[in-house]
Amino acid sequence: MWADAQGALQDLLQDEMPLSLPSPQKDRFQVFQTLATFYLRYLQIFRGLEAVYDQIVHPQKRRVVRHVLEGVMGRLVELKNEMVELEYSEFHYFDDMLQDLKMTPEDLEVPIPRYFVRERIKVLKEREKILAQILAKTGNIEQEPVAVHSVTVERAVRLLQVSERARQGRLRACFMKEIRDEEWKNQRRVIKSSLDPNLSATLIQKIDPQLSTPSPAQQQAKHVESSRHQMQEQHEAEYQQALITVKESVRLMDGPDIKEMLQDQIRQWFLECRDATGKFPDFPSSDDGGSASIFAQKTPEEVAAELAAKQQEKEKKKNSKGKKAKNAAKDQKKDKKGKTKGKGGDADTAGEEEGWKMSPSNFLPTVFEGAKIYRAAENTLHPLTGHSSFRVIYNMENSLPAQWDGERKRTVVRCAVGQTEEFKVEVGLHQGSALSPFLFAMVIDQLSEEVRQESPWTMMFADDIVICSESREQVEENLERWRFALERREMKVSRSKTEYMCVNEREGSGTVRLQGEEVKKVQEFKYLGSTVQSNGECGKEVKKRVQAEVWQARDEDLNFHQHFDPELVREEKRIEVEVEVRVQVDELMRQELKNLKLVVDRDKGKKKKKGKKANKKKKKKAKKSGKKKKKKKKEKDFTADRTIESLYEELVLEGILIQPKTVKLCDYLGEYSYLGTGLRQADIEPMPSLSDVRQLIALYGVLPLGSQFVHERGPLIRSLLLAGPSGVGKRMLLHALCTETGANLFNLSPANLTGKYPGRSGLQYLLHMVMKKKVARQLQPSVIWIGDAEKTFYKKVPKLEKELEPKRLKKDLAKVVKSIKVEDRVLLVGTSRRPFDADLKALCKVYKKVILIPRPDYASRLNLWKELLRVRGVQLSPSLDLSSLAKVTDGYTQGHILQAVHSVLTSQRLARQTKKPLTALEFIPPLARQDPIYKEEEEAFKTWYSRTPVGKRRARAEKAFQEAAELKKGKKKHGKGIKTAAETKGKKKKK
Ligand SMILES: Nc1ncnc2c1ncn2[C@@H]1O[C@H](COP(=O)(O)OP(=O)(O)OP(=O)(O)O)[C@@H](O)[C@H]1O
Repeated sequence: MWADAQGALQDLLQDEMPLSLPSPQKDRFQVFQTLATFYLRYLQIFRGLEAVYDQIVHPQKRRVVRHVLEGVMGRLVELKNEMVELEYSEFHYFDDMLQDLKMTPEDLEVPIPRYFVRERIKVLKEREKILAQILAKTGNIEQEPVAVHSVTVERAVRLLQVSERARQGRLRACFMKEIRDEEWKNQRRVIKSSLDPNLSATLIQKIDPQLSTPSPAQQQAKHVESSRHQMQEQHEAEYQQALITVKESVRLMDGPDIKEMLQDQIRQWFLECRDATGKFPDFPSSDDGGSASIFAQKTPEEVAAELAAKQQEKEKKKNSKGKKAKNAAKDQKKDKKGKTKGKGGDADTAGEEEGWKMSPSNFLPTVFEGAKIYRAAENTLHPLTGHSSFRVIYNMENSLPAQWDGERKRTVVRCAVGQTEEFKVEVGLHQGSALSPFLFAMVIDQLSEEVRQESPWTMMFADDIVICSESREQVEENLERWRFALERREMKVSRSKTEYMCVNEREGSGTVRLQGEEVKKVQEFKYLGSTVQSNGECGKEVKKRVQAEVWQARDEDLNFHQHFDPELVREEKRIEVEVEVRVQVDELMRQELKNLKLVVDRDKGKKKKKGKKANKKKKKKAKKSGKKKKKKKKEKDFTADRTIESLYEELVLEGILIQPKTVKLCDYLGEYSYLGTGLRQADIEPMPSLSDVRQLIALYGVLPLGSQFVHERGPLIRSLLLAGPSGVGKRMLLHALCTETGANLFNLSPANLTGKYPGRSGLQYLLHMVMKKKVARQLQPSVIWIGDAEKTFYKKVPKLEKELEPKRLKKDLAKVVKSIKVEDRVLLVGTSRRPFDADLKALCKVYKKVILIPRPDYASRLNLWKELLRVRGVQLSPSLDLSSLAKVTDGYTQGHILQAVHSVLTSQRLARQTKKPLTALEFIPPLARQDPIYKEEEEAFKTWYSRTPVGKRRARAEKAFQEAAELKKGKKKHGKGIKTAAETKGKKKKK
């Protein structure tokens, strides 16, 4: 699955990042097709990787998968955003494309990574427990906020009478039930006293089969799943432990060698620079990366050239500072002009050339890197051996030693060999090959006597570097010679259990074969699929690459249980240690350079003054920024002396922080609409389906709230407004959002705030507690819910509600939303049944994204009926005509249907269904007692939505397209404007 997903990703990346820059697209339909295809392909990859991440137990592999997974998630959100910007609509329809890609509507579902909750399960459970404890202490059981409606006195009296009669009825029913239970017990007592096996069997058979436990297969699957998760945890713990111990051991064993090597390298650089330029170089400051930055540069001349260039630049900057201010002012003016020109409603004219271009992505680099980490060269597995026994990084400053001049060339060969001695290494060498002595010595050293005896000594495969061999005798002979040679040259061979590092100036000539091809002189060569330029990079880059590109074709014969790979940990830790050591070495070498300069160049170091100046500047800057900070810090911290726990408790007690109901997003039933594209082609804006709504919640809510990475880099969504008639599941979606991400739920609905935290200061205090720095942020992710969102922005507050102060939050809400930063996984969710009662401008200022939730269509209703009845244990039979039920409930919402189901399916009715099957007719009376959504209300929603900023933009764009189309018709065939999607499609159809 991993390989498949990565393969698909690889293909997709090739299309996403073509070698040549694509020219701007002019056909909107084409653009949408491209985006949608990418979106769908990413979606499939996402699904695959999510499953892989759940299944794999290898801790390092999991990290690689997670990396790509997050990148893919982010890219998905990004692409959705692109489509929204292009089409001016939150909803997109892919039905025609699904066919082309051989996908089903189910494939459109946005998967929700299980790790969002699973990896935080302990914290969440703990929090749940605390919440329950706090509530238990006060006996404050979670209360649904009561919607306040005004009623007449007569109606109120009637309501009271009805509920009183209902109470009496319930009591009576209880009483009757007790009597019946008693009778039943008596009967059983009689049966028990005469235990007849036949009777017992009949009794057992009578038990409702639907109450049976999960099937053995299901139980087994559950068991496997839980043991897998256990293993994941265990391996992760081992890995975490290894990160500490291995680093310690690397520091102890290799630290001194690394130090020496670095010192040698740097010293060499001093000398080279002096040879080339006549004086010692300046040591790069630690801000510039210290000595690590040296080795990115190539020759001393280049260093000098670069330094000179820098100097020049500095001078230029100084000169141009004065001019800059003027230029900036000019630029601004230009920008403004440009903007006003482009305001014709066409967002596609970004850049000089007309047309659409993909906006730069924040996630593609991550995805790309992830794909690279996974991928390895096709030839990593050697065709002869079928496995790669060990890896070699081979690095030269200039070239591989075809013609080796023997001077100032440095070879760093590192060879990591498998831990155990059971590995098969087929060793061989080519006389005179520069690699051989190193590798040979290492390999031989590593092999046990036994293996040595058995080894065929014919060839050596070091990943894709193949060195040809000779006879065994020759190998033995050469080995002795090289051993001697190594000793004689006082070669440094630092070794630990599994790694070797040889550093030496050496000479040699020979043939190196890369992937079977004879290469005489190699300037660059392929290493594990990527080109390594032999320019002396021996720092992070190369090592990273080794760690990186090792997954695709890894030989894991010896790792059946999928424990972590210590080799990779070593690689990683070695780099860390090297960085640490480098800091120390730099200090030493700085001193050494100073001394050298003193002695050789007689330089007394004029730099000090510069340093002082720089310091002064820094101090000044610090002072300035300090002042600024102080100014900003004026805001009061109302709760400085309180702990998060106590704030949490207070919020729970006040009913602000509530326990979300456990519902999953997939429980929000709703079918896909197959007509979307067709309707749009006919210029009719289709009503979105419930499945579209579900996807939007996943994309806008769940993914960014669940993943910090996606939230930080993706399009920032701070607030969502779910608008729709009563009962379409707005609150359900809200709870699902919290369940899927393990988010805290804060209820700041006007009804819930009534009488709490009175006055302006009270409100400030509350918002401070919830938002500014406090609970919602520190215990993120968090969802801040504002039910009846329209009330905050009432155009006119109804008389009866005046006391409830529904507009209390109005002033602060915009500030609250603004204060949500990219790093805060906090989302403001408003739900509204009557958004048209609000001042549209103010409402849309706070809620930037509006999701209009429609009433369910036929397919969704049919599905809803089926599921609701099935879950409650109804035996579906032909007498229960669900199709008719779905048909007649057109206009009813899920809430209505649920209500009807509740009132019909009493426990008695369910018990009697075997004798008297349920019929569709029984559901009609409770439905008839409820008011469906009338056309006027639906129209009101539509009209309201068309007045929101997105709606307006869409209308404007459509008008522009129509005008353009008409113009084109007028100009006949020669027009070159942007085609509408409908137009192009229409043409295609005609063809
Ligand atoms: N798509 C759905 N699938 C299954 N159940 C649903 C669906 N939509 C709503 N429900 C159920 O219908 C009931 C009403 O939904 P909910 O309270 O979320 O609606 P609402 O839009 O918030 O209503 P209101 O505006 O009146 O508060 C809930 O019990 C919910 O579980």
